[in-house]
Formats: sequence, structure tokens, C-alpha cells
Amino acid sequence: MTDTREARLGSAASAAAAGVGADTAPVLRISGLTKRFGGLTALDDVDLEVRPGQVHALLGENGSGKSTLIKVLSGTYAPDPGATIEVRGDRLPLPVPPGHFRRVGISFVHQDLALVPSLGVTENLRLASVVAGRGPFVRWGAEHRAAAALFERYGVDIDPRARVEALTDTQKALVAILRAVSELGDERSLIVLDEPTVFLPPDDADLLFRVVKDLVSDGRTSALLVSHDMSEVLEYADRVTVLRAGRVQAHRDTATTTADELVSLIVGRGVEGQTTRASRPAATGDAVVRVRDLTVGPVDGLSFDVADGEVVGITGLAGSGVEDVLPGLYGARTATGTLTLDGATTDLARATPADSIARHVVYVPADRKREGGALTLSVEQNVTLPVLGRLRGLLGLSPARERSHVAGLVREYDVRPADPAALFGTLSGGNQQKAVLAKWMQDDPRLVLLQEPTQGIDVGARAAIFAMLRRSADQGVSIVCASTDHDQLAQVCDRVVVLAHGRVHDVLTGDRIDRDVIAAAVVASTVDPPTPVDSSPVKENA
Ligand SMILES: Nc1ncnc2c1ncn2[C@@H]1O[C@H](COP(=O)(O)OP(=O)(O)OP(=O)(O)O)[C@@H](O)[C@H]1O
Repeated sequence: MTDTREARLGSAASAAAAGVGADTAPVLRISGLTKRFGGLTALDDVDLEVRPGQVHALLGENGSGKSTLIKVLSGTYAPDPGATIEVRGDRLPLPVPPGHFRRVGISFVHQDLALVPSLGVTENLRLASVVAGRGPFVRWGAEHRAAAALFERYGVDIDPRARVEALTDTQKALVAILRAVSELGDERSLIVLDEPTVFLPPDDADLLFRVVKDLVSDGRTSALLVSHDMSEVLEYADRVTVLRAGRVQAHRDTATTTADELVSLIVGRGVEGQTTRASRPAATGDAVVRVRDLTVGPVDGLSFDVADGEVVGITGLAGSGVEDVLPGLYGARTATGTLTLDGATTDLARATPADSIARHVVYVPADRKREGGALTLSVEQNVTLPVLGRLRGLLGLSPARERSHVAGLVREYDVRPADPAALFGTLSGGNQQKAVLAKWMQDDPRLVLLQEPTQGIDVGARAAIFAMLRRSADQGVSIVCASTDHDQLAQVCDRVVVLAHGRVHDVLTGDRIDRDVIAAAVVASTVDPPTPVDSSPVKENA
């Protein structure tokens, strides 16, 4: 790990050795930062220093205060009195005035990337000045050339004239990062990255961090990275600050810490089953779910069975079909093929989400923040929305009984704060995701289709969600989990189907359900020819 880290990210060390950026004062120094929302203390006397030329990671459970800290920096939230924030030794006025971060050389890459899909790449790069009213005077020819030069400088292959909606997820993330780079201005102080890789396959995350590494290699620019991915942090960050319940738990150099230490700092205890999968007998139930000849997007005639109580993983690189299988089965994408559930066969060309819900097929998409919840409704309203009629039938119309039902779910899924009346939009991102999972899993599902179920979810909650999935499987629910998170697949799946170019490349079972074996199979899928399509079901070691 150390060798790789130094090779990939020796920026700070090499810049210091070369005498580049002799200024060793922190780029960002925060002290005494407290932020309360009513009775809730989101940040409690936080101190933090980001050193020049370093990638500094901010770790912490869902709701520990990471986004709140970033929003104080951007000026979205006013901190409580008593805080000081300095950039290169200069104190920022507090609350930070709107847009002031640009004047001191800070820029942000938000998790949703904040791109306008219908506009071109160059237009998105220049969004800030267009919004600021300088749009009509932009000379687009020169701007396209400047964008091309920027991409070339960082070794990124993107056409500045392409529309953003036509780009891959990785290209979109790169555009957002390079836009933030170009917005840093001459000050070039700090780029703030809020989970920029959360929707990306691991190999593409590497590409993004190459850009970040290049950026900080001037020895004076730094990066502040919010992430839940421990291996990403250990590989790419120089230093880490762990927040727990709004307080700084520890600062560590990544060279002298371990994933286990970070995990216990984050959750305040060890997390069991985090790296090894508890042994689980192979599912013995009948094949209640039969998928035949599924064709959707790049997926080309895929057939597989899922037994009663079995968890089947689907994985592969971006573009392999890993993002397409589940929406195709649910009726959320145009597809062909059939899905047989407990003896009843659906023609997928005619399937709709409404039919799927009626058959107790549940689909939890990856982008839960956008597709998952109504921000201005309460947690209770969000959770009961899909089942209101049935719930009222079961529980009677009593709002009190409804509330206690939701309170139970909120506890079970560890949604924090555990308050059904809280506005969904005030929950941290990870807690919104937990609430969305609770919403869909409560309705006695028969088949559960999960796309990246724990993206953006902290290590503690992740373990709780894995345990919950296993409990559901033990009760006979069939689960298909499409994911590029190999660790997650190793922990929850009984069988993993590796796709390449829309076809089955490999099927892993037994001892081969292991993070490294899955990763190796995915890498192999890029070089080996795909297995010929076979309309028979995927069998063990097929
Ligand atoms: N506008 C708000 N009003 C009330 N409470 C809020 C508001 N914004 C955040 N909070 C609360 O502050 C706490 C910290 O939330 P924050 O979003 O900073 O967490 P986070 O560490 O970024 O979590 P995640 O990993 O889930 O994104 C949470 O308890 C959250 O519910």
C-alpha cells in the first residue's frame, strides 16, 4: 500500500523535497467551529488543519457533521459565534459571505456534481460566470479551446462540445472536478470534494484521483475529501480527520493508521463482519425467480435463477450491464425477456413499476437522493407513502399507530435522528438513504432488487444493512444486489454473476465469494472473451 501510495500520491513529500511551495502554513485552519440546528449540535468545537499539498480526508458516520462543515465553508450555513476560519493565514469573515470562497481560492465538487445535463461541456465549465451575468459576452470559440487545453493538461479525453448528458458517469465527475479546478483562480487554495466517487466503479475512481493528485502536486493547493470508502481514503489521502456526533475524534496520518483503527474511531467500536463474511449455507430453496433472455441496454439475453432466500450479486465494469439489469426487471427501462415469480410469468416488454409493486417486487435505485424521497415531507410521510392504503387497512386509521409503526422502522434501520416527524430534507444524506431502504423493505417484499444499497452509507450502518438483508433472505425473500462494491458483494451474496459486455463472464460461488476473487474476476472480464450466451439458467460454476 505504501509503495502505491507514494507512487500515486507522493505530491506533498515530493513537493516539499523539491522546495516547491515553501509556504508550510496550513491552507485551511478551522478552530472552535460549532453549529447548532435548534437543539441538535451538528458540529461541536471542531478544530481542523489542512496542510499545503495534501489530500485531507474527512471521515465520520452518517450525520456526524461532514456536510455541515462544508456548508459553513461555502457560506450556506452561519456557524455559531466563537469560530475562526483562516485560509492561508487570513481570517474569513463569518458567516462566509455568498461566493466569498471563490475570492480565497476555494472551490467545491458536490456529490450530485451540479452539472446541467442539457448543456455542453464548455457551458458547464463556465456556468459560474454565465450565472453571474457574463454569459452573453462569452466567446465560445475561445472557451472551447481553453476547455480542450484544460482537459489536455490533466490527460482527460472529453470533447468540450459534447453535451453533458451524453457523457459517462466518470466523464461527468471529471468535468465537475476540472470545473472546480478552473474556478480555483490564481489563489489555488483548496478543492473540496464531497464523495465525488460514490457513483463510480473503483477503476474509474483512480482516474479521478490522478487529476486530484496532479492538482495538489504544486505543493500549495490542497484537497479536502469527504468519503465513506476506507480503502480510497487510505490509498489517496495523506491525512484524516474523524468526526463523531459533531466532535473531532482524531486526526491521523494515513501512513501510520489502519482501516481497523479508522473504523473504530468512526463508530466508537469494532464493526463485526466488516471484512470477512460469516459462513452461510448455500440456499436450498427452490428457484422461485427465473429470469430468461433479459435484454436491456447492453445486456444481451441474460438468464439466471434466484432461489428462495438467496442473495445473488450482479457485478461488472461500467457499461457491462450492471446498471441495467435491475431497472429492466422492474419495468423501469424498456426491456425484453421474461420474469417468472412463484410460477407466474411476466413479459418484460410489458412490465411496469406498478405491476412490479403489485407483485411485491421492490426496487431500490442507486440515486436515492434524487429518486428516493420527498425533501419537504416528514420522514413518516416518506416512509408510509408507498403503503399508506395497506397500512391503514392493517393498523386502522389511527395516526398514533402509524407513527409508532414508523418509529419502529426508523429504529430498526438506525435512521438518525430517530424522529418520524423530522423533515426528510434535514436528514444527512446517509440517513435519507436508510429511510428510503426502510420505506421499501417494510412492505413484505417477495423479490428485492437493490442497486448499490450502501453507497454513501457509513461503516456502522453498512454492517446493520447487511445484517438486515441477511435476515430478510433467511425469511425466504429473494434478493438481487447489483453493485460494483466487491466488499459488499462478498459480505451479502450467495452467488455473484460477473457481467462483461452484457453477457455472463463468470459465476462465483462458495469460496470464490471473496472480495479479491470478485475484483480479479471483474478485471479478467476486461481481457478474457465473454462466455457465449446461453439461454439456460446460470448454474454454479457455469
Ligand atoms: N438544515 C438542517 N436542519 C436541521 N438539522 C440539520 C440540517 N442540516 C443537517 N442537520 C443535522 O445535522 C447533523 C449533521 O448532518 P450532516 O449532513 O452534516 O452529516 P454528514 O456527516 O454529512 O452525514 P452523511 O454521511 O450522511 O452525508 C445531522 O443530524 C442532520 O440531521
